[in-house]
Amino acid sequence: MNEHHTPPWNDRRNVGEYNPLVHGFGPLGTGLTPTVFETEQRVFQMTDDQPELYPFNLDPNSANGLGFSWLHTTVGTNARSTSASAYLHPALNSRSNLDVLIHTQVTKLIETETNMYTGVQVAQSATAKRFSFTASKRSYPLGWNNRNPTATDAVGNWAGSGTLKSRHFLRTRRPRRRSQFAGPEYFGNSMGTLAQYAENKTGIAAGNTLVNSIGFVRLPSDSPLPKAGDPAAGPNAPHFQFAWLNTFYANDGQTTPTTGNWMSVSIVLQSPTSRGSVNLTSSNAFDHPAIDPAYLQTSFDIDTYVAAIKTLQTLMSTPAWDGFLLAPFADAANLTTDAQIEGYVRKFASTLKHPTSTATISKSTDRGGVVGPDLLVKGLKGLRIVDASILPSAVAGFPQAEIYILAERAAALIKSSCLIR
Ligand SMILES: Cc1cc2nc3c(=O)[nH]c(=O)nc-3n(C[C@H](O)[C@H](O)[C@H](O)COP(=O)(O)OP(=O)(O)OC[C@H]3O[C@@H](n4cnc5c(N)ncnc54)[C@H](O)[C@@H]3O)c2cc1C
Repeated sequence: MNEHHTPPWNDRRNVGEYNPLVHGFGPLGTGLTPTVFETEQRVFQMTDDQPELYPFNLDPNSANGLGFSWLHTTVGTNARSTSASAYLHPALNSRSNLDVLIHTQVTKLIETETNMYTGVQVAQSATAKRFSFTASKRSYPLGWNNRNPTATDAVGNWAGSGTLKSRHFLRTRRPRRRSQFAGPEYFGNSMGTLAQYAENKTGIAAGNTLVNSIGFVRLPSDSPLPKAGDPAAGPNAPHFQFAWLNTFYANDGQTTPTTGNWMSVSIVLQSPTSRGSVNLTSSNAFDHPAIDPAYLQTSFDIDTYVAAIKTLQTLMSTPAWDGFLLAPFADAANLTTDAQIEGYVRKFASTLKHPTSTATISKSTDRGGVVGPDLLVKGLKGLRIVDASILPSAVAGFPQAEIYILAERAAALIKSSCLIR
């Protein structure tokens, strides 16, 4: 496992809020909130009141993703835990054969033998001088430099992402729609909060204050599914997600009110069937590709949103929320018919910034897909892809954990193929 559970700065006990058996001993710190808000209390009151309808799930990181849970985030005791803090900084401190070139982009992959790519050309801007790096040591099947890998390693870890491919499909990244309901404001004096954090790394800014409770939900069992079958990963995988936010979260085109107390609920599609595309706009690696996310192109995606909003309306009307909510905000107040809900979704849905699947992995024997199980680009030698683009489909949840595990696996494959000890 790539992470370990970390108690929050105030040592708030998390007993009964997560399952230690599904967490590990890896370098990333993950944890639960140091500060419990009334919003969370209401969510879990709801699971206590009506467990058949709204089941509590001790830990969605287990094999069962369904139900309502406390949200684990990649926050250590009092600060964000990242790939830089957990992996890169320790390696930079302890290894003499690792350098990172910042503000440096791969502009070309160099074919060193027929179908073998063990070199890269890099530059710091479109007009800057080009430099080339070639791996000086390689072992079957991968060209990789572990003796003097400085720049090659740094660049090699980045190379081969979708930006350099001519055309891939982009899975829709869970467009996000948020409903606003009036309720108490908890964030308080944000300058005071930030000053406290700057002073001694405590306070509500020393943890995840935005979202602490989350729900993963399936469509009703009699809902129509696409002809190709249920796009969810399995019977314990959700179709949509709710996350409760202790703030007003403005959608595109909305202005945050300057008075009042607010909470928001985000609804995230978890098994979208719309597919976008990425196309190169030129042969210059510094030109951005044309990305068409093609959100909400299928009736299944729209129908799932409509079902999710109706579920949310029912859920927020349960006794657990009595006395807490005054009214929905603006456009969210007039969502009665399916057509009104669809109009609202089309107006306000936006991205959660989880694009994946532009260069998907598949079996070695499959003609489709870009990389095989060894992460090597099919038909080529020396070129692996290690990023979210290889995921076969959008992740029902958040992609970060899967990408860390993918990177751990890639590191093991590369080490074993280079016989690094
Ligand atoms: C604002 C925001 C919030 C998010 N929040 C969450 C969250 O809470 N939880 C979660 O699970 N996920 C979250 N995500 C998604 C998550 O960050 C991504 O899914 C994840 O970072 C993808 O990892 P990756 O390694 O595939 O790509 P990246 O992390 O994007 O890494 C790709 C790297 O390759 C470099 N690169 C690209 N092309 C070249 C080139 N030609 N030469 C050299 N370098 C190159 C890029 O500069 C970049 O550093 C969020 C994303 C955003 C933008």
